[in-house]
Amino acid sequence: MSRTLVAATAQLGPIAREEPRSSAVNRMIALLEKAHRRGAELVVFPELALTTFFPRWYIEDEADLDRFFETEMPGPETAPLFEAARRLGVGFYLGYAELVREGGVKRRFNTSIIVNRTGEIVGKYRKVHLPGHFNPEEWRPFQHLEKRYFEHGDLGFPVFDAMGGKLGMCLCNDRRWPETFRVLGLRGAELVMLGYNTPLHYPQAPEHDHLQDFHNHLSMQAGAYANGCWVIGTAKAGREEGCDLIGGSCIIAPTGEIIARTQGLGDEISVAEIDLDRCSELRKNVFNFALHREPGDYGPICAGAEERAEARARITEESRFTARR
Ligand SMILES: NC(=O)N[C@@H](C(=O)O)c1ccc(O)cc1
Repeated sequence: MSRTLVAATAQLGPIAREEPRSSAVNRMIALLEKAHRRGAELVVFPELALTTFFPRWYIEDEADLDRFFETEMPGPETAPLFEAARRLGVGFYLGYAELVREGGVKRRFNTSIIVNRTGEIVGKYRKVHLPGHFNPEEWRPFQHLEKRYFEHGDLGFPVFDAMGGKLGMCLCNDRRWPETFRVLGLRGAELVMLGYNTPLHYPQAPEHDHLQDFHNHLSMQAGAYANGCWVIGTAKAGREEGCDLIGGSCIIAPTGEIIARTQGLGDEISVAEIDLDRCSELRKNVFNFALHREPGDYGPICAGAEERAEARARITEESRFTARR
């Protein structure tokens, strides 16, 4: 059986705060159709692809916040995307805000899924590295309240057998952490898909603003190379509600080379054929984990997990949006 797959990164331009789901979904279906015409079997959409990047605002009213979340997937507004995928026989990765009710508790996650060619959800991931801050900070030109609105993902970094290969996922800030790719690599991921919303302006260190595109590609290319896997990273790009988001969506080979990328900051696809067997060029040689990896010397990497969990529990306790009701 062939181990090649034609894949597309499907970048979205800005989504307005009041833009309905149906509009975002229609834009994604148009990209799916375009990618299909170019032979794509798998399409990667951005993080929080159905709405504007709402963590940029401090939203006090819980009903206002809830509007950005999906309580079912697919729901009535997202079903057309699943139907299009089934009709075209194209699988996809999608990022969205997930709201689940568990025993009277509302839980919110920054989530992504893999949907196969027959429109079934075959994998789910919940964002582990949540950037930003918990309380609103007035000095910022825009907020980044992911720590407030989302719980730490509770699914770890799973790898799924889908589309003829081993597929892993992560979301935005996760890509900056080598541990993300390493855990997926250790589990045998051959392709890691991720979506991102990355502001051009970094308020804590504005002297890094000109490095945002560089750091984006640096992280993903290093992750691909050091783990011998393909990476597809997809932006929500452009000026969204006055906040500039970087583009640079791309497909990266296990050698770390970018082999396809978008050029602008709007809705755009870029397509490439990816041969999953190329992972062995790295994994059987320089990054043959069984032969060359030295986990006995990596102890500090995993130390501190309990303290971190306690600190996180304290913060979750403070959150009015995840409080028991
Ligand atoms: N959606 C995200 O995870 N975005 C983060 C990232 O790109 O790493 C990010 C970038 C800049 C910030 O000031 C805060 C967070």
